[in-house]
Amino acid sequence: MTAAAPHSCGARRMAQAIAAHHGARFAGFEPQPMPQDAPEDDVYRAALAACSELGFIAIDAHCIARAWQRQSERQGAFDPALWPADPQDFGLAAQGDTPPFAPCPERLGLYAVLPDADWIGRMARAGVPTVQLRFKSDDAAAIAQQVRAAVAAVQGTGALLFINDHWREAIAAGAYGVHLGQEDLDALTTQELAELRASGLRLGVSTHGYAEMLRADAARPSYIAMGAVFPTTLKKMATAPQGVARLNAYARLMRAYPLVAIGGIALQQFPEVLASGVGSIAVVRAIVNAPDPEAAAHTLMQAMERPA
Ligand SMILES: Cc1ncc(COP(=O)(O)OP(=O)(O)O)c(N)n1
Ligand SMILES: Cc1ncsc1CCOP(=O)(O)O
Ligand SMILES: [Mg+2]
Repeated sequence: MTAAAPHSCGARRMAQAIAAHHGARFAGFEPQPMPQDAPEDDVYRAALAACSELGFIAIDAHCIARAWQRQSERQGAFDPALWPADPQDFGLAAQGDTPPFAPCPERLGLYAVLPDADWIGRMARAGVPTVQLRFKSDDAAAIAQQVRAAVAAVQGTGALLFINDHWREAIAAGAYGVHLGQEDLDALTTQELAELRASGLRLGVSTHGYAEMLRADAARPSYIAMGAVFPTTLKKMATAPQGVARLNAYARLMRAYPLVAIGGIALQQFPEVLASGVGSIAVVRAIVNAPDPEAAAHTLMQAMERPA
């Protein structure tokens, strides 16, 4: 251990034990500085130091450290081999009176994220089970028109249509659901979130690590998206590609939700991504940039069905 200072001698040994058990699996990330604001608890400080060294950003390292402390208290002993994955140790599934969003299928299958309503129609007719309109524009009239056209385009196809960002237009047009990022969620007032929930539309939420998964859980969404798993050129990401080892850990923790993996996923990566236990893989370029998008969608749908 180099970057982090776990405080006491006991905490230092515990941090080394965590790194010895999990260092190889989570290798490849830039070590992060040890956060200064750690409570005086040996397990917490050891896990915080080890996770910082393993490259988890401070807010995520704190989540894991807190969970490791709770796990140790619950079990009556510190176990460096046991990476926390019990929802109760993270304070999940304890949302009191918050009602859940309407449910969606556990396995959303191939999930095509598409730039306009024409693409939505094409992929829905090609049999893609889940599609998202990700129409980026400041033109309110164009947005409303695209959302309405996308809803019309999936009629009779069986495809489930999520609308990215534009939740009011999605409600007005009668879409199946809405996909929101963390910033989109933060921008909603409590009343607006309640209005969206009461509409009966499903809600999917983007997450990029532990802290964001806990934030998403507080809204009790219909599904949770996790990424970017691999590097993507489509969107500037605030966090490093998470890789499949972290995806595995995230999927274990969030197993109560339908899960979607996204970011830089092409046909070759489908087996290792599916092995994490997610029920859906979302792609943009693997379809939109393919020479024959319908054929690409069919190949990807077949890959979704193959046992990992
Ligand atoms: C399935 C799925 N996952 C993640 C995203 C990203 O959403 P968001 O964080 O809101 O970013 P933008 O797509 O709005 O740029 C997504 N669209 N779909
Ligand atoms: C919208 C989005 N959110 C996280 S990664 C991403 C883009 C995924 O695109 P691609 O599948 O082409 O990498
Ligand atoms: Mg968004």
